[in-house]
Amino acid sequence: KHSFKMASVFAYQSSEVDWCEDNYQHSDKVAEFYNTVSSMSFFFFAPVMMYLLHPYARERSQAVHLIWVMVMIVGIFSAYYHMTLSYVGQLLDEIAILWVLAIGYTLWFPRRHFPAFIKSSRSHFAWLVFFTASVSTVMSFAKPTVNAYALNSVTLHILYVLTLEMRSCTDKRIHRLAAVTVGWWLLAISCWLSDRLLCGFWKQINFCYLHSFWHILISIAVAHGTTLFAYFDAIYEIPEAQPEVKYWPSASREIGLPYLAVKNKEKTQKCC
Ligand SMILES: CCCCCCCC/C=C\CCCCCCCC(=O)N[C@@H](CO)[C@H](O)/C=C/CCCCCCCCCCCCC
Ligand SMILES: [Ca+2]
Ligand SMILES: [Zn+2]
Repeated sequence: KHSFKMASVFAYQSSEVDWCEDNYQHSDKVAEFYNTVSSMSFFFFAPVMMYLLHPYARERSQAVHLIWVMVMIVGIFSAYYHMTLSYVGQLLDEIAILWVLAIGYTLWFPRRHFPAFIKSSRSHFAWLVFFTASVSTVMSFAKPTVNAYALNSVTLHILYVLTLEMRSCTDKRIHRLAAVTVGWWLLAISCWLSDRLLCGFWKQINFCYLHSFWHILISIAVAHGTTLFAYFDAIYEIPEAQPEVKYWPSASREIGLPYLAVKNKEKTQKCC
């Protein structure tokens, strides 16, 4: 009996949640084909961002790379989850997202908005985040269906912090980047909610792929959002590196993927 229970948490469709896409349309091993394939978008963006952020990570912290390694792990779990729609798949996906957020907060949450009792120690703040994420990890087993909503609510807090930062920022290009970031996120979250709540409608018109769009759109939004927070953080923490937002692949125009460029310290030292 016990071993049966162990097996069932891995079983196909043991998760309470089933996304709008029809199951087993392309293979009887893959429950949601398009949702599984589109999880690969995390695998496209993460290595590109890792490469582009190399100079920034060197100046600031190698933990910047950890974010993108974690995003790739999210990609693996997300693909596994949509392939199986299993309980374990769902929890792995959600818990991995929670810990990417935790690392993001530890790295980039602006010091001046730390809670008062933390003073301004980032390592104390890291402990607070670690504690909160650990408690949330344990709690996530209680009601897995609410986890995704809870994670999406964290984004609302990120948007709030972003608003605070934008108030004291006068750079027009950063304001534009913030608007573009929020735009991508709005598109992403509309797809996620619509897939969740209006599936009946999308089924009627035979278009139930919105969750796949979410995967791609949220990857883009995360790449933009991390650039913004990396920028604010660099302005406070490594101003001597002269942080500047650049775009890839077109360096001159403000289109494409944004990333944080920094001046190479050694180079500046040599020439001065
Ligand atoms: C001080 C702020 C620091 C910001 C750090 C941001 C670090 C990046 C964090 C997360 C990467 C998230 C990757 C999303 C994976 C989605 C996988 C997925 O589709 N899962 C679904 C099930 O298949 C599940 O239902 C989704 C749950 C909700 C996920 C919420 C993700 C939040 C993303 C945060 C985006 C920030 C963008 C900035 C917006 C202004
Ligand atoms: Ca489905
Ligand atoms: Zn998904």
